[in-house]
Amino acid sequence: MATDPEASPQHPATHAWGPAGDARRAAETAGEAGEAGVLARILPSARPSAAAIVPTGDDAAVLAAPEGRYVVTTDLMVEGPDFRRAWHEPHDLGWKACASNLADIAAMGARPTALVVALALPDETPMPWIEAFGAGVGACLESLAPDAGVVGGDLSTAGQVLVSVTAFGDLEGRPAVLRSGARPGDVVALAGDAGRSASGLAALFAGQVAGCSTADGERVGAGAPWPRVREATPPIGGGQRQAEPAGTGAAGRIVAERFAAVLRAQFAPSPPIAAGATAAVAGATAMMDVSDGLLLDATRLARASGVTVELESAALAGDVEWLAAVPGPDGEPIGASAALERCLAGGEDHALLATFPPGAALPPPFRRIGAVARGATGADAAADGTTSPVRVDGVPRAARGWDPYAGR
Ligand SMILES: Nc1ncnc2c1ncn2[C@@H]1O[C@H](COP(=O)(O)OP(=O)(O)OP(=O)(O)O)[C@@H](O)[C@H]1O
Ligand SMILES: Cc1ncc(C[n+]2csc(CCOP(=O)(O)O)c2C)c(N)n1
Ligand SMILES: [Mg+2]
Repeated sequence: MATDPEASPQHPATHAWGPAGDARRAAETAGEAGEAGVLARILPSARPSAAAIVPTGDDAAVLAAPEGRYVVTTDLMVEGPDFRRAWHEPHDLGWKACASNLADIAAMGARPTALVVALALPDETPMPWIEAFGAGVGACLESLAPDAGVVGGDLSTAGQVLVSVTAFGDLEGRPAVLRSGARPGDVVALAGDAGRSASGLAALFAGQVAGCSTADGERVGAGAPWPRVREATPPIGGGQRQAEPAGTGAAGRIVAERFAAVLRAQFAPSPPIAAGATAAVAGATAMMDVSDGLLLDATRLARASGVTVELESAALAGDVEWLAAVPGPDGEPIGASAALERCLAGGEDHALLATFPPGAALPPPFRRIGAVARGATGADAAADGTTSPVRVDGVPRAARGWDPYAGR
């Protein structure tokens, strides 16, 4: 029988994954609770989807697809290469798994409607960890896609945590915005941040974050200890895991704020999901989310469209200036040149990269970062034979960014 979402207590605003409440319940693990027990504890907090005709609880959900098409995407996050349970709080992890999928739906110009959430968990996973994960999914939906909800999922057991989220979206009658639609003369625009999440990740690997340090940043994957159970729900993105003391006075405050912001970007990114549909309405010719880095993802868009993407570093000056004050491993600001590299090659901010026809008014929060030019003709190839379809200030740039198999 389908569960009645109306009867369920919905997405509590805060959620403790610590020893708050009954100590016995808090100490319970997935192995002790069993599948039915885990479901009984996480389903009540699953945000219902307005598009669900049959919600979670049956063999499959039934979703409305009002116009005969729907958008679907999936994203797998594996403990080790994609996150560490010693770094990423469960609430943040649920948020991030949700946000990265919503960004792919938004990047098609669609409005997210529903998620399917599959989890593989070690038997010794504390129940409050699982509940906090579910609450993170709900909090992300509430903040970034309030119409969307969870319509199903699956549970299994594994030696490490695996999170697989599938998301659905509604094009509301519009054509989808593909990667392949950019035309010479179009404006290149970005909505969202660049380089922030990668800066948070760099700080984690460098051991700059109290409570997250793994000495020299050695890989901690399967078998990592569950982090200490916390007293209260940490705020999204960082929680009690803070920067090392960053000095005093106004300058120190800015450094501390920026440090907290880059960690927040890594732990719980907030891409501008509604901007995807807005961009489509405003006539975006091509769009994608920047998951692996601006250079790499712009290369994909340029290749799909058969064009050259000309990025202007001056248009990224605001992002670079903001990021330049973030402290590196020596405690000193990383500076403008490292900041520009992070803006160009850093992944996981899930900003929306889009192209618009010349003269189109860019819908906020999109801002111009460059222009589309003709594709390489052969005469454009550099002396060494490289023919990158992405240039920064006129210089062809290699497609730097995240590759899961290269681990960078
Ligand atoms: N195992 C697979 N089988 C079929 N298609 C796949 C598979 N893995 C990836 N794809 C497809 O390849 C394309 C590129 O995938 P990729 O994960 O790089 O980008 P993406 O879907 O935009 O995700 P993200 O934004 O999270 O990086 C997508 O269209 C994706 O659906
Ligand atoms: C522990 C740890 N190591 C490395 C990373 C970096 N990382 C993982 S996935 C990804 C890009 C998006 O992936 P996809 O394209 O599969 O959605 C990046 C940049 C991380 N977050 N945590
Ligand atoms: Mg994508």
